[in-house]
Amino acid sequence: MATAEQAQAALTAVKDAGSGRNLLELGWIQEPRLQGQRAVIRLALPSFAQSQRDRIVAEAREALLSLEGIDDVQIELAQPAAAASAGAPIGAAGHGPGGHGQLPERQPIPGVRQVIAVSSGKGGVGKSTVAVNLACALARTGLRVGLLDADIYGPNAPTMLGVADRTPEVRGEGAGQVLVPIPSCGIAVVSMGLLIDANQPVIWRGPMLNGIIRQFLYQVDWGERDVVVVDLPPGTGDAQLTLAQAVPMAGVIVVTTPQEVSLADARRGLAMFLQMGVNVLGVVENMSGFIPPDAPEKRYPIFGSGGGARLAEEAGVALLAELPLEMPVREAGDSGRPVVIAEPDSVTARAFLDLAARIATLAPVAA
Ligand SMILES: Nc1ncnc2c1ncn2[C@@H]1O[C@H](COP(=O)(O)OP(=O)(O)OP(=O)(O)O)[C@@H](O)[C@H]1O
Repeated sequence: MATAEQAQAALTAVKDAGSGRNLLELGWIQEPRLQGQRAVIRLALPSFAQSQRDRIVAEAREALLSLEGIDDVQIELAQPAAAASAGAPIGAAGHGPGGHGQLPERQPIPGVRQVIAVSSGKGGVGKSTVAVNLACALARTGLRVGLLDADIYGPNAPTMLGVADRTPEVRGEGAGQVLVPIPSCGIAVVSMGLLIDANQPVIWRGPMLNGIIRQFLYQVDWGERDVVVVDLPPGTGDAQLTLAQAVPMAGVIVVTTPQEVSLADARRGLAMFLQMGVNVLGVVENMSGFIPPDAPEKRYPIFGSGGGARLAEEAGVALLAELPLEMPVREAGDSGRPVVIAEPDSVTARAFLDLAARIATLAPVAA
């Protein structure tokens, strides 16, 4: 006779088509109960995943019927909701703040008008560089900007903004405690890099990471912000899911280099956001062409060319910018003064300012 553990193990084969993650882990299937020869599960799919319902029901049924001694499967369907249960612990869908079987709505951050996330499929393509410079460029247009560095595994924003040695103040008592962002280059910054020893590797389990990101969203004294830019870790993991499920966003920017390996991963990330009902503002191609310092009129397409445009066209989204590979960008990043501040007349800084103007139109933050 099958046990509840075996039923749970069988259900791990049922996956979300977008993220590839299993539904127990996502909290979309509640832990199965076995009642004699019958297995009972509760399915709580967020509205963006309703199109997968028939397949999921069929696969869950098949997985459970394959167990010894089970000849009946009962699947209870919870009411669809606008967003999935971001705050619920793994495997506890249906018990979030929305009540039994109800998944909570995405919660805006008090005082914050817009949230824009910067993502990439692959690491090292310049996602943090784009997030930091975009935030500074938006601030230069007069907006009140926050930067949430949610790249928990490799938080680079504090170094790029010259605040790596600062420790944020904590205000308030008990459950009302809030973290006070560090000001730098005209923006308010929060990062795991400000809370941990930079030399310690960070090994987070999914549920912990979920909680940390939610704390960064809601337990930070953001004050009044026209926009908070979120620097996500690369890939399609817990941080992306948590953010997409927790907070309403103006949209996501997908950063890629023109290289095929970077594009393939970016394509996956982009598809995941679209499938989750998150608006994709467009693609930023970084490292488009190398500008040699001794021949600034030249461009060398070290990583190929045209990849960002292809990706944008395939997905039906805008190509927002093509940023060159330029020494001042790397130097500025290492020195703690982003290129839009340190070298505002450089080709890349001007491209960032154009990008910020474009983003301000696409996501009208000053509305
Ligand atoms: N356009 C550019 N020109 C020159 N150097 C760049 C450019 N974009 C990024 N870099 C440099 O490349 C390195 C990686 O950039 P960055 O940290 O922004 O990438 P990432 O995608 O955020 O990486 P991770 O996956 O670690 O989060 C940094 O040293 C940065 O200064």
